[in-house]
Amino acid sequence: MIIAIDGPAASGKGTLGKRLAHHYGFRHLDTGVIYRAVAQALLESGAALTDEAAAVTAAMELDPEKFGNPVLGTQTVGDAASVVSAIPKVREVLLNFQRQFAAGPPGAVLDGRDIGTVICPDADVKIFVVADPKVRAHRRTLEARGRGEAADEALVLADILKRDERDKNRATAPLKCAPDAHVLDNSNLDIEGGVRAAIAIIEKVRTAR
Ligand SMILES: Nc1ncnc2c1ncn2[C@@H]1O[C@H](COP(=O)(O)OP(=O)(O)O)[C@@H](O)[C@H]1O
Ligand SMILES: Nc1ccn([C@@H]2O[C@H](COP(=O)(O)OP(=O)(O)O)[C@@H](O)[C@H]2O)c(=O)n1
Repeated sequence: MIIAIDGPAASGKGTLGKRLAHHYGFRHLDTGVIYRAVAQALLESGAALTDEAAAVTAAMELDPEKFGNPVLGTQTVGDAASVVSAIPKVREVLLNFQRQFAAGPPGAVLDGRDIGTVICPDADVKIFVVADPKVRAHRRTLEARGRGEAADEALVLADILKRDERDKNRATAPLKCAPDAHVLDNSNLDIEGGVRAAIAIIEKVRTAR
C-alpha cells in the first residue's frame, strides 16, 4: 500500500507521514529532505542555486546518510531547496529513488509536493494537507524557537508564502492537489486530531475497495 501526502510548506505533512507510517508499520520518506540535501550541497560548495550542472551532480551524488543533518531543517535551506527543486533535470534524477522507495514492502508513506501527481500517481490513498498560512507560520516559528533559533513570525510567514508561490507556479511538477486526493485541513486540529482524521480517510478508502 502507498499513501501519498502532499501540501504547502509547514502544513504538517512530515509529522503526519511519520505518524501514519508508525500506525500502519510502513516505511516513511519525507521527500522535502532530498531537495534540501541537494540545496545544502550547493550552498556548501559555493555553486549558484540555479547552476543546473552543479545541481544535477549534487542530486546524483546524494547521500541518504546525510538526511539527518539538522541544518537541513532551517529556513535558509528550505528556501534554497525551492529554487533547486524547480530545475526539471534535478527532479528527473531524483524520480527513481523515490519510486523505488515507494515500491518496496510492506507499504510506504511519502510526503512532498508532487507525490500524488508525479511520483506515485497510482497511490492507494492521496491526502492533500492544508492549513491557514498564519497557523503554519506560527507552528514553524515555535519549531524554530524550540531549536534555539531566533525566528520572527512575520518573516516566517513571508517565507512560507513566497515558497508556496514558487512551488505552485513552476513548470515541472508544481505543487497541486491531485483530482483524486482527499483534502485535510488541520488548521483547527492538533497533531492527534490530524492523525485521526487521516486514518479515517484511509480506512474509508480501504473499505470501499
Ligand atoms: N495538526 C498540527 N497541529 C499542531 N502542530 C502541528 C500539526 N501538524 C504539524 N504540526 C507542527 O507544525 C510544524 C510543521 O510540521 P511539519 O510536519 O514539519 O510540516 P511539513 O512537513 O508540511 O513542512 C512542526 O513543528 C509540527 O510539530
Ligand atoms: N516532493 C517535493 C518535496 C519538496 N520539494 C521542494 O523542497 C522544498 C522544501 O520542502 P519541504 O517539504 O522540506 O518543506 P516544508 O514543507 O517542510 O517547509 C519545497 O519548498 C519544494 O520546493 C519539491 O519540490 N518536491
